Amino acid sequence: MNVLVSGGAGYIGSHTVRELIKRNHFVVVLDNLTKWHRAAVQGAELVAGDTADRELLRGLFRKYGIEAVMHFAASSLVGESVRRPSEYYYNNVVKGLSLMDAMVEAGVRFLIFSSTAAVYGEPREVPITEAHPANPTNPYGATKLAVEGAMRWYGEAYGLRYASLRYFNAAGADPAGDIGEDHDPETHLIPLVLKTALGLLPRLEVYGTDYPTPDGTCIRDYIHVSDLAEAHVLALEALAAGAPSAVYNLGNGSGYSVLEVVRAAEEVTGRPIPVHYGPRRAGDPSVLVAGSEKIKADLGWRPRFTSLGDIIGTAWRWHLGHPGGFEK
Ligand SMILES: NC(=O)c1ccc[n+]([C@@H]2O[C@H](COP(=O)([O-])OP(=O)(O)OC[C@H]3O[C@@H](n4cnc5c(N)ncnc54)[C@H](O)[C@@H]3O)[C@@H](O)[C@H]2O)c1
Ligand SMILES: O=c1ccn([C@@H]2O[C@H](COP(=O)(O)OP(=O)(O)O[C@H]3O[C@H](CO)[C@H](O)[C@H](O)[C@H]3O)[C@@H](O)[C@H]2O)c(=O)[nH]1
Repeated sequence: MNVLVSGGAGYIGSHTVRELIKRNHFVVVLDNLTKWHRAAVQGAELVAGDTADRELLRGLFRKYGIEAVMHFAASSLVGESVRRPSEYYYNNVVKGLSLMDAMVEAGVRFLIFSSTAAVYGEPREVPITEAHPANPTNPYGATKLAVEGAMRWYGEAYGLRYASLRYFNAAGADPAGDIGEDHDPETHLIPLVLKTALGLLPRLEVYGTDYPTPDGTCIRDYIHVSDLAEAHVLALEALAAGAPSAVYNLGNGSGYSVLEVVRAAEEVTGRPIPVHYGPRRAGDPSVLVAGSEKIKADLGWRPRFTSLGDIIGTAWRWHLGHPGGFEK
């Protein structure tokens, strides 16, 4: 298929572009200048532009005969969203709707959307299945849930067909070691832990030690970015083959605390990782662990990287080879 990937120069988008190309899809990446890395995109057309640019989208849809959109472009930091909700509603909701309107106008029917575990908020039970009520504890999760709601009604009214993929914590890097996670500023746990192992940071700040978990630190479900990428391609191919619109969780089904991640990274790297215990970060739920049985049953998705050590190992390979990230 001819696929437009918004945010395809970012972390998860670039890994998914690689997977799409492996499966012989034609890819156009649309990414604005906020966080992108040109070097992360290989084998695809790369267009610098914003998802809100209707004229640009109209032209790209026509020029490349686009049949589907994978929409990664978003603002996606929990803590930042609490401080700057306006930016999150604007980039994620307003621009998301604008992109969907452009799709409807051009007759592009298939949308794969990057949703998040943050739509659930503080869980009532774990593992969290898709049937769990959505009650976000931060603006980031609320904006993703708002787009999910819109997709549903666009489906009813305009025939849009979609898969909304609620990822838990994306981690790791392509095993080849040439693309990986490079955010500026970096806020995600595993890259920060590994930067500490490299000596680029003096210590890891642990956000909160008084959560209702066995060691008091937050528990998350880490899923390898290449497994996420594969799920996107499966979801797209299923939609194109006639599958109904769906919402899927994507995680490994195992939770690890912040301190367990630190210990696993010490084992992988063979280096000490000093920590400092700090206060909680606003908006963080205590435990997020996925039940991903639905996507396994419907699409036959199986994660290849199920061990935290293996996931961290691929990230370590990327960080060792690119301590400064992508060439700027
Ligand atoms: N990283 C995670 O653990 C995680 C978990 C759940 C969901 N998600 C979602 O997955 C998606 C990708 O996350 P990521 O970690 O790869 O993020 P990222 O910041 O690495 O990539 C996002 C890309 O989108 C681009 N972008 C942002 N707004 C844009 C706009 N309006 N127009 C064009 N380009 C724009 C940025 O330049 C960047 O290259 C996001 O939607 C995020 O909310 C991420
Ligand atoms: O320096 C740090 C960084 C993180 N953490 C902790 O480590 C855990 C993981 O934090 P990340 O920032 O790596 O990831 P989040 O769980 O906040 O969020 C990620 O996963 C979410 C879904 O679970 C969202 O989708 C979001 O896009 C994505 O950034 C959290 O408990 C956080 O408090 C620390 O203790 N110290």
